[in-house]
Amino acid sequence: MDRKNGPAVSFDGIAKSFDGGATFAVKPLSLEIAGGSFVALVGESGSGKSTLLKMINRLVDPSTGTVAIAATPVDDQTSSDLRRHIGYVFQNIGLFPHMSVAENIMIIPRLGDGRIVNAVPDLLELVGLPGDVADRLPSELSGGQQQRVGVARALAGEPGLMLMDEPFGALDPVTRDQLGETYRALHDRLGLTTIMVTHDMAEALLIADRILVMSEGRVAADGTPEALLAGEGGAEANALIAVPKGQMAKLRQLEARS
Ligand SMILES: Nc1ncnc2c1ncn2[C@@H]1O[C@H](COP(=O)(O)OP(=O)(O)OP(=O)(O)O)[C@@H](O)[C@H]1O
Repeated sequence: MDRKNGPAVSFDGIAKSFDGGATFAVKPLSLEIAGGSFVALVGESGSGKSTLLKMINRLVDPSTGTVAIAATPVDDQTSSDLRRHIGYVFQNIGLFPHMSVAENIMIIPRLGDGRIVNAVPDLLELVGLPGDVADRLPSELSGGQQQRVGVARALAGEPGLMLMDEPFGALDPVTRDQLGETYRALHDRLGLTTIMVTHDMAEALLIADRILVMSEGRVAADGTPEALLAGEGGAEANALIAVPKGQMAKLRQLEARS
């Protein structure tokens, strides 16, 4: 698969209310995401992370404002055309249970020109799966392997932009860590733009170039992992970072005692 130059994504005055304007899941915001960057959206449950993400691939229509990908507004094209160029991975990816792994991966490009048929082995290799899983059913794979197939399926349409909503949230910590590392390497190798929602600040700090901390529908902090770790993100960011920092300090104490 060729290296892409992932597109920039811009939000211009974007906001979303699900109740006719009484409350806002996402309050008006404007920001630019650079092409090729890896951005994590972090924040408490209900802070608006998924809503913001879903306004990019039009799973949610904004109440006001515009989202543009590579300077083209997303509502200039049909949602199916738009989604063909965007990879989307979410928790418990939902593979089709009666189809083999290869068929599950091929389902997306079948919308297009079918070129991908030959690429199944390449896609499996990219996501760190052995070629012999191609003929298995999803039920014959572990949860981590199924999520890897989900990533392969999302990459099958050769997108420049990947949207990920808690992609590794349901996995055990070791698998989660491994898959995060595999995916970050893929992001770099393919030159993707990735926007990933996660609850886990430690995961965001380790994987992303830039972290947007969301709180009550606003972006409360916006910075690099280094800047947020240095305490430059303000109260909301510091509260989220205090959790992994506190755990690390306790582990160090335990280690020193043993
Ligand atoms: N389809 C919907 N209809 C009505 N309200 C919604 C809908 N989707 C989200 N909301 C509300 O919008 C707010 C933000 O939800 P959102 O899913 O974006 O938060 P989140 O930060 O992704 O949360 P979580 O981490 O729990 O997934 C919440 O109050 C939620 O109840």
